Amino acid sequence: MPSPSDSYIHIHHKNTDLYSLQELPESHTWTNINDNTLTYNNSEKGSNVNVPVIDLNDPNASKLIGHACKTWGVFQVVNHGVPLSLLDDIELVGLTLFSLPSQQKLKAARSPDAVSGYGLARISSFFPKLMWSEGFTILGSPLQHFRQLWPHDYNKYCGIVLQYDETMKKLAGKLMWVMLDSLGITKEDLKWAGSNSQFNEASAALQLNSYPSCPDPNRAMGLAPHTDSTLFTILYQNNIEGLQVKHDGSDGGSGWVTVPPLPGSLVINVGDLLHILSNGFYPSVLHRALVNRTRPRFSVAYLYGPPAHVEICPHAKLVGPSRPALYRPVTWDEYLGIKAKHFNKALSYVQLCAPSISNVCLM
Ligand SMILES: O=C(O)CCC(=O)C(=O)O
Ligand SMILES: [Fe+2]
Repeated sequence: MPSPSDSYIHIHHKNTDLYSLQELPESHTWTNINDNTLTYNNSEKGSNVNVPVIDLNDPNASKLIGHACKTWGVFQVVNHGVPLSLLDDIELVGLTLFSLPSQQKLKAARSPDAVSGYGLARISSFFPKLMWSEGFTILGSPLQHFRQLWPHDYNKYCGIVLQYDETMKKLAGKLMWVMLDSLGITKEDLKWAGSNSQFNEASAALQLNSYPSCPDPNRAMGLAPHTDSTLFTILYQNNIEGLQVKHDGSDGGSGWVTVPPLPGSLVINVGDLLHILSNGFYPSVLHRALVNRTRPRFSVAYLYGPPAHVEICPHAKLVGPSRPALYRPVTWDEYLGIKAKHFNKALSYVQLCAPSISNVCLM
């Protein structure tokens, strides 16, 4: 992942211990959270409003994933090959970390201009209200921070994180090819997949998220609406619902749809860089996390991106006279800089043409 200086703006950590509050403070009170919520497990006039669940071993996986990326920008994957014990292990790291006393966690606080460490959601600076969550970002080795958190046990927790990272990297490489295949892009068509076409040089970060139970969940926001600045994200959520994606309904309106936790499944969501690479065919999905009154929620996002030197642009195979390139080339580093300034408008800052008027270039 990119250099620290281009990460999200750091804001001072307000040391609010969410675990001890009996009432929602004004600083954390949001309005209109429950507007536009569609229900899942519901089919309206034959059109299914469930986020697709795809078996990675299905012979049709590529086609199904392509359809899911085009219509939803998100899907859940089962039979992904990641051992359930590893998902349990990473959850244990997160739960152990977030249940440390505040002063201990603050020893590993994300410092100004850094990406790694403990703190508020990195998107907090774009919103007037604070979110009901805390996070821990890992870029590279967590050793330094883990030593501060656990002077004795850091090796054990480091080992789990490294193993999780390695396993996700393999799965991400596999998913990358399935997604590219679904776009008609073959190994010969992509220059930057590296030796054995395994995306060994790909960059990634891990984001651990904790959402304590909340005294007033209908007016609190776990993680505010955003798209990820990744190629795609692999998300493990514990068995507590909270993740929602914005989806266009059959009536032309759009609303929030819950992504129900399925034990052992992983959520894959399209990020802004795959949106660009696919020339807008696979839209990055707006998503958010809600909280609840009784059950603490935990998630871990594997944020997957291209090697640092690679410029992502609409692939030549997806560009033609009837659909010119919609975006200019951009590295992950540069894109994160744009996102840090313009947040959810970032894509429009690298846009060349408007998709709806595809022949009219704006720049
Ligand atoms: O906790 C979740 O379900 C979502 C987390 C997320 O969107 C992120 O870390 O970018
Ligand atoms: Fe996200």
